[in-house]
Order: sequence, then structure tokens, then C-alpha cells
Amino acid sequence: MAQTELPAEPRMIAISSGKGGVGKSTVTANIAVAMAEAGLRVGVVDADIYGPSIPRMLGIPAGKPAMSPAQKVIPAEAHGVKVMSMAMLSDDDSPAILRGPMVTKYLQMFIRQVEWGALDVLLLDLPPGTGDIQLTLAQAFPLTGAVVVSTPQDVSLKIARRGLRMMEQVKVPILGVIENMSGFTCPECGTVTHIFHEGGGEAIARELGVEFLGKVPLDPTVVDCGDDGRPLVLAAPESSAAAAYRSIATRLAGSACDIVGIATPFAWTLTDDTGKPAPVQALVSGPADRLAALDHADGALLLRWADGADQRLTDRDLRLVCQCAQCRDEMSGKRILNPENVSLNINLTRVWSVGNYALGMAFSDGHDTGIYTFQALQTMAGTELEDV
Ligand SMILES: Nc1ncnc2c1ncn2[C@@H]1O[C@H](COP(=O)(O)OP(=O)(O)OP(=O)(O)O)[C@@H](O)[C@H]1O
Repeated sequence: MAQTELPAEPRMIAISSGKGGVGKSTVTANIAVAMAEAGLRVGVVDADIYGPSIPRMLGIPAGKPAMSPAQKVIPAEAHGVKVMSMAMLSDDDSPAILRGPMVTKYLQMFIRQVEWGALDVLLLDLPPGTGDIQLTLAQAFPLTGAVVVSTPQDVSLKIARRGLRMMEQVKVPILGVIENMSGFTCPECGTVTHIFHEGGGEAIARELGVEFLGKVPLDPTVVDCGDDGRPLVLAAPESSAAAAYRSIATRLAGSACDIVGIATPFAWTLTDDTGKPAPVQALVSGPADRLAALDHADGALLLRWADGADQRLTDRDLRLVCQCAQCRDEMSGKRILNPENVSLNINLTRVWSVGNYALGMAFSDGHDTGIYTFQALQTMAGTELEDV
């Protein structure tokens, strides 16, 4: 996609941290406002279901959101940033008590059932940690990439490393590391004191081969601004912390545009050819595990990977290798589906993106529960498939 074209779907960037209190929400609020000031259309999903703080930080008053005529939630808006948060749905200050599946349901709603309008960037302020909820989120949403916020202390970096690995497992690219509370600038004399260790974020970025997006100094004004609902980038635009937020926002917007692969999410209905993802250019140096193009011809799905490799998989073969619980025994991995029951004329009817690591597929026999990871699809190349 040419950089000047507006993306059909916003770039979804998850802001994560290995543990709570490192300043993830403060970073999200400030870079969102900095991106909006730079002319981008920005939305924020406060995915920190149990401790939503974005509305307070952006000065959004409490109150239930309005509904659009299409029965979608109208997001709150402050300082040029659209916001959806659990805080807007609960009546009091008590944290929401929700079980895992409900969390996913709410977050699906925050993304799909909200009248976002056209957006360039959608930031997701994730709950802290690297547990199930974070993994579910990373799998449920077609994230363009994730950012890890860390403080300079060793323990925090160890946890950040775990967060990076988790994202890598679900094929979500790490856009970079942000080091927060990195040195204290004395308001009287301007001397920087490194209260915690120094340079840890940079070291971990280097070690893991990801970009170091920048460091935000420890600044007491950040706390007051968060409490007043006026982010530091607006309240103290000349401060070095504000400059750091702006620089990170610029780098992040840039690096998110560089991600290779077809834009997600997409949902392609083959019967009327709607929603087909636009191809992007494949490069020899491109990542082998990202898709550059999808097509369908003569009863087969045609996949072009970002490194230029082409693959042709027939609709019937795809149906036969389905790994869902109805088609495979979960314990032994043996096929339950009897190939004799699969028509020779079976067709793919829909193909959709599942995060940035898999495709969902529906067939003319009504079967639509299979998830085909890119990894599994690639191992199908050149394989003699078990067949009738
Ligand atoms: N650079 C900074 N300088 C000084 N204080 C900061 C800085 N960044 C964040 N803080 C303060 O640290 C506290 C925690 O910040 P924040 O709520 O953003 O963390 P968090 O990682 O989102 O936490 P949680 O995930 O547990 O909600 C807040 O009081 C915030 O004002």
C-alpha cells in the first residue's frame, strides 16, 4: 500500500507491559494525543478491563455513551482522540469482575460495535501482564504490532522480555520498547538523576533485535496531568517528557506503516467476491510468515507469502486438513472427519483473518470452525495430502 493512501482499516497497536504501574496508560494517553496533534485520526480502546484509567487521564466525564441509529456505541472524544473504555459502562468506581470469555466479548464489542468512523491508528491499552487475557487479545485482534513499556529496573525488564516472547508466539510484530520513568530531571537545576538503573530498555531492545522507541523521564508533572485529565503533551508541551512522547508517537506511527503484509482485519466472501484483501508487494527479503496476497481460482486458494513464495491449496484439501475439534481428535490428533463424506465439489465460501497469524475458513458444507495458522498452511506446501 502506498504510504499516502489512507488505510482501509486502522493500524491496531497494543501497548503492553509485563507488570502494572510502569506507566503504560499514561504513555498510551500521551502518545494518542501527540498522534492526534500530528494530524492522525486516533482511537484508544482502554482494554485494561479491570483498571480502566484512560478516560480519567484524558478528562472524559463519567456517563453512559450514546448509541448511534445503527445501534453502535458512540465513543467519547477528548483532545482529538476517540475513546472506548470499560469505565464508560460501569456505574461506579469498583473494578469490573468478569471472567476471561466475557472480557474477550467486551473487547470484541469495543472494537467492532463502536462507531469509530475513519481512523488511522487504534491504540489498545492492554491490561498489565502476560497471562491469558493478553494472549487472547493478541489472538482475537488483528494487531499490527505491539509495544512494550518498561521501567529501567532489571526485574521489570525480565518481565518485559516475557511479554515480547508472548507476542512473538502469536506472530504479533514487536514495534519496539519504551523505557518510562527513565531518570529524574531536577526542576531547579536541570540535573538528571538516574534513580533506577539506566539504559535497560535500550539493552533489551538491542538484545531482542527490536526498535528502541525512546525513554520518558520521571517527571512529577506527569502525575498531576493524569489526575487533571490534561495529558502532559498539552499541559507542558515544552517539557522533556512531552518531547519524548511526541518523538515516540512519530516513530511509532512510522514503524506501524512499515509492517509488511495484507491489511487486516478482512473478511472475504468468495460467493460475491466482497471484502477481498488488497495485495501488497512481496519482497525476497520479506518475512515468510506474512501474507502478501490471496486469490481463488479453479477450486483452489492461491496464497502469496511476503517473501514472494506462491502456494496453491485446493478447497477440498483445505477442508480435509481442518484441525478443529469436530474434525480431529483433540488428544490423538487423528482425523475424525471421514473423507468420503466430503463432496468432491466442496467450495470455500468465506476466508477471514484471525489475528496476524491465521486464516478462518468457511465451506459450502456449512463448516466454519477451522482456524488455519500460517505455519500449518505452509507445511501443506508440496505435501501429499491424505485423501480418499
Ligand atoms: N514518566 C512519568 N513520570 C512520573 N510519573 C509517571 C510517569 N509515567 C507514569 N507516571 C505515574 O505512574 C503511575 C502509574 O501510571 P499508569 O497508571 O499509567 O501505569 P500503568 O502501567 O498503566 O498501570 P496499570 O496497568 O496498573 O493500570 C501514575 O500515577 C502516573 O501518573
